[in-house]
Amino acid sequence: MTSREEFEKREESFISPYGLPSSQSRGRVRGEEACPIRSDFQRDRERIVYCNAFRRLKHKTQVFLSPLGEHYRTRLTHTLEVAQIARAVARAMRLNEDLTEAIALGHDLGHTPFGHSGETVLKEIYSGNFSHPIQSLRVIDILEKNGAGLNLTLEVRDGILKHSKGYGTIIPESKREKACTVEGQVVRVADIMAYLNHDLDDAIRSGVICEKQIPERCVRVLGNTHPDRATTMVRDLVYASHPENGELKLQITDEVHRAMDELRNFLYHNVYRSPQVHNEFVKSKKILRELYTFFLQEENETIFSHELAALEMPNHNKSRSKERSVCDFIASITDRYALELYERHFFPSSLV
Ligand SMILES: Nc1nc2c(ncn2[C@H]2C[C@H](O)[C@@H](COP(=O)(O)OP(=O)(O)OP(=O)(O)O)O2)c(=O)[nH]1
Repeated sequence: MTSREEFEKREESFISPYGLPSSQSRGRVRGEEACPIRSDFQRDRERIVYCNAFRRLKHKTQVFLSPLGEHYRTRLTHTLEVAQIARAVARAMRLNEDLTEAIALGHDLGHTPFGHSGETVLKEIYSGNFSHPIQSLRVIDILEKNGAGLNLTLEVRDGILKHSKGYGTIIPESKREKACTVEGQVVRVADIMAYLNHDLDDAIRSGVICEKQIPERCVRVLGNTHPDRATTMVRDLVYASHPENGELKLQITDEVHRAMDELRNFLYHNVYRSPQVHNEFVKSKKILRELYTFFLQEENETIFSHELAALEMPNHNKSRSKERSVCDFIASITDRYALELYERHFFPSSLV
């Protein structure tokens, strides 16, 4: 018996009936020989951590543009905080921690530079559909490894695709919106728990809001500090979730749900749409629009091919239009790379 098979046996005896042991994965799109040491979900987690798009998250904005200060979250630290919360929940509920962690680490791989402004630009300018969860899937299926993709398991791909809720329900009812594993559903909730907490923290740090402005209900129900709030949310999810009709139904109590909704509303109105955050986003949208148009132009084809090669990304071909390729490229670059490209191609004299 291999060491992986021994591990899988242990997992089967340990994981709750609602979790997914690695041995029951539906597998990969392209079949592969099993590893003698690691389970499929452990391999997926490692493929994500070693991929180029994961490393680029360190220079992508979450909410506050990264050059502003040393301690603001980036997409990478947001991802790590989501993974931390999701793993804690998975452990407490005896779910598959490796699967949960792989989904959490991969969920934002498709995020654009400059936070939501990048996504807004691509939604406006690209003639197809753009959304970051679908882009995360493109990264792992197509764009990584120069077009070969990472060939991840179906459950990890599904969890990544279904993580996003925007302004929608925290815990969805419809099957269409729900991840097919409880582990995937946990990541969706851990994501909002992470960002409500860290965006509040960063917003206070930046001076965009002060503690006194936090709605009274949020302080009373969730707590007064970052660790208190995180603990309340995680504990509430773990204890309120329960089996129903043979499935584990994730749940948050009404009181905590209302407080989380109120906190999200508060952040949207007082932070994400504040002039300080919004004005920076207006500038970054202009940069991305101009880069998009520049790379689409026929006369810049050679430059574009070089840029794709530098990023180890596939070029356009019969099945992928030039526009699709430019959209993938703009979505992939980091904030600082976008600024550098802009300077290089629009203000070359300033570099001399
Ligand atoms: N500046 C700014 N930030 C936003 C806006 N909408 C959302 N955010 C920030 C708040 C959170 O840090 C993060 C959450 O993004 P979404 O609302 O798209 O949620 P989603 O469930 O897709 O989470 P994800 O971005 O994938 O972690 O993005 C916006 O309109 N402006």
